[in-house]
Amino acid sequence: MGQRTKSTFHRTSSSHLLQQLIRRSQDEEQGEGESEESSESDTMNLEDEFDGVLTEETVAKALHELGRSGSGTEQVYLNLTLSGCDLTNISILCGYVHLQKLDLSVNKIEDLSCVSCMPYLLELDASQNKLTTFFNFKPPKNLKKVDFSCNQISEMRDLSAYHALTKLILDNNEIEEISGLEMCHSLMHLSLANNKITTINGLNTLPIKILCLSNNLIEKVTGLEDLKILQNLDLSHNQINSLQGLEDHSLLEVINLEDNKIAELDEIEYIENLPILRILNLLRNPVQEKSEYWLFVIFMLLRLTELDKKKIKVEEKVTAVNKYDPPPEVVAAQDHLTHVLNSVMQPQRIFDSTLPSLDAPYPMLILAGPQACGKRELAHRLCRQFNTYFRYGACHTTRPPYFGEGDRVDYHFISQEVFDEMLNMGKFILTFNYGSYSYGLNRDTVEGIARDGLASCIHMEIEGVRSLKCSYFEPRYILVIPMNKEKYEGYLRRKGLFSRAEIEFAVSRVDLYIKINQKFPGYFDAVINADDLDVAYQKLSQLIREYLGLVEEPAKGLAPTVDVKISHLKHEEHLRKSFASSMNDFLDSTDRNYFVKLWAKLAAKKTPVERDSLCRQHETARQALRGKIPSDHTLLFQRGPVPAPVVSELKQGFVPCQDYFGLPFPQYAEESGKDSQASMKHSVLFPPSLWSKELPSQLPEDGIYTHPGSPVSDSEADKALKALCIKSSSQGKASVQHRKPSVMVISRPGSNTKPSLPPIPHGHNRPVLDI
Ligand SMILES: Nc1ncnc2c1ncn2[C@@H]1O[C@H](COP(=O)(O)OP(=O)(O)OP(=O)(O)O)[C@@H](O)[C@H]1O
Repeated sequence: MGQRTKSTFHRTSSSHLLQQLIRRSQDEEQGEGESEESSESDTMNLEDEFDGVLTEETVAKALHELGRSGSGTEQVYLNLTLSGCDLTNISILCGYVHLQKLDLSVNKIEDLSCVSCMPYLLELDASQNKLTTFFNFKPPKNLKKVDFSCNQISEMRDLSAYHALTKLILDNNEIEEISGLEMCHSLMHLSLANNKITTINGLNTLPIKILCLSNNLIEKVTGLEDLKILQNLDLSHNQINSLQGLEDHSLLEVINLEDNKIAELDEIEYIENLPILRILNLLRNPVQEKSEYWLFVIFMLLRLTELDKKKIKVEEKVTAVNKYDPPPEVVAAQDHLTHVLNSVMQPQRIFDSTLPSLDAPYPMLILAGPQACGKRELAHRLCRQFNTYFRYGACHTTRPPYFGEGDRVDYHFISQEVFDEMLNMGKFILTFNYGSYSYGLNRDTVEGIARDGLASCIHMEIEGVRSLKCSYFEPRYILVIPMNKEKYEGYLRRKGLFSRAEIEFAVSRVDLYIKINQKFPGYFDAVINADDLDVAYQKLSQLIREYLGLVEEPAKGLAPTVDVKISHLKHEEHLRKSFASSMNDFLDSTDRNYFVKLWAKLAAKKTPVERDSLCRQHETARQALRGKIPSDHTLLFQRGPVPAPVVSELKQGFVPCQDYFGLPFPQYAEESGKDSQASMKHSVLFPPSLWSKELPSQLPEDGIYTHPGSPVSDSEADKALKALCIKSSSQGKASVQHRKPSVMVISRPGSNTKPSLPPIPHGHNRPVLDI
């Protein structure tokens, strides 16, 4: 009763709508009571009797989704679901003209001609039936989605009339060739999985976004060229051995190529430029067995989020990048790590270049810049002019010498085997490959120069700089850069040593250097334009002279970093002077509480004026102590009388001083911590026995020494100290002034590097310490 009512309702006009609905609900209520008893026997009967012919009762039960008809004039049921009803004959559906969604899946239907009567049909699911042809009905004008999967269709037919089709599923049929779709201008989703397709064709310029051709017999990715908006491609379970053909699909997000025959990692190059590829499946391809497969694919396709059905972790991406294209910082860190590890494996020894003191790094000057920009020539000239300060640090290289180059003069020219052996023995501080040759800065080169009390001057490319910056060395870096690239290129060409590619490479690195200098202010301490080598040398020489304190005025026209450096030096100088003068008044203690104790001792004897004076001096000294400590490089490179660090045991303080030749000492030596004291102690050039000769047998009672000109001159202590100083200075040039002399002056220009060099006497060859 209810089924009939519903089907009748569908066919009749909406004028009976209300009445029909009331009756339908009454029927259903009645039915509830009866159903329990009768349902079992009904089912039995149906099973026995059912001949596969669709009845109105069945239809009535399966109708749902009440809504406005396609014509817009009636209220009708829009959807009919008859899935799994064992139907063979659905001809009755001819009368259901308003249907918009029809699900006939899992039946035994062979004929769909009734669909011709459904002009408003939008979706048709006829999957899992017994269709041998498809679309053998008059095309509903707006039919959008059709599923004919799991039938026995062996041939596609012309679908020109189905303009509105957006989704067509033809999986699990027997189709051998894709055809008839040319006019489906709306088709966005096409699935032909599990067919017998050998070649992809017939897709032309369709707007397909999702294409599934899995489980076919396809060997090549062809025929997709015009599918410009393809987003999701499933070609799994085919015979494909190359990714060629996918390279231009810039909107591809998902590629499934599981179970194919892709064997080479190079194939990934075809899809490496797909900008939004997120998911790739290459499971069960021979390429998976390659040892580098996972990281390589991740590296090539960094935008992937999922590979072979596994989410890609950020760490894996980082590892992949570090492996195949490490950023310069990683290269430098790896280089540094290699040399540290290799050197740790060797017998240990104490290095001259690591020992100066805690806060005084071994002095190095690095000239950095692109190949043949003139930095090597500049380094040589500099070392000739300032030979008491610098020595040229020749690197080792595997490249053969150019005409006129001297072994050990420009480089140590060695074979690759020797280079590798040195590397494994931990001999290098840094290494770098340029072109096909290796370059390395040998630790012994630096050590040899350090041992002679000189600073190392070395030229290198930026890669060497980066690696060196990982080490404990704290060189000054000067960028030597040819600003005029044409001139530089011409110069390289005229040299006749380099190939066109080498020249292009060298010139291209000019911008790299400029960029680094701009991006990281302070990365280089100074910049020198290398367009004219003589001018460049003038600037470099002036810069170094200023840096060493050999000239008063700052260089004009140098890079800003230079000026900054100079003003910094002047500031340090000022601090040093004020500190020194105050220190000359307060003597002989590094004890933190010294001033407190001193004050307590002296206060009783002083007049108020004296006390105030002492107080002011005390404060000045404190301020100086709190102020910036002059850089060790400044001390290191200081010309003329330069204070050597205090030689003291603990509690040793500042002393009034004259220099080694009896000149008034202009600087100060300042140390506060134990470590510093220890390191300073190491810096002495005179043996302790010399000190003992000069020491008074007894300290003045209050233990204070003072400079002869010190304003604190009236105390007993001052007097005693003054007496001691006069006595000491009169004892000859080489004498030092008090029981534990704290300051001395090195008069040889280059020898002022000594204070921060190791404690081992000048010129000695030290044995290697096995630890
Ligand atoms: N240990 C090193 N670390 C980093 N770079 C280095 C090292 N030794 C040499 N270089 C640099 O490698 C580059 C190639 O060196 P090469 O000697 O072949 O060139 P060049 O024509 O002599 O250049 P230049 O005159 O600038 O030294 C040069 O820029 C050089 O400064």
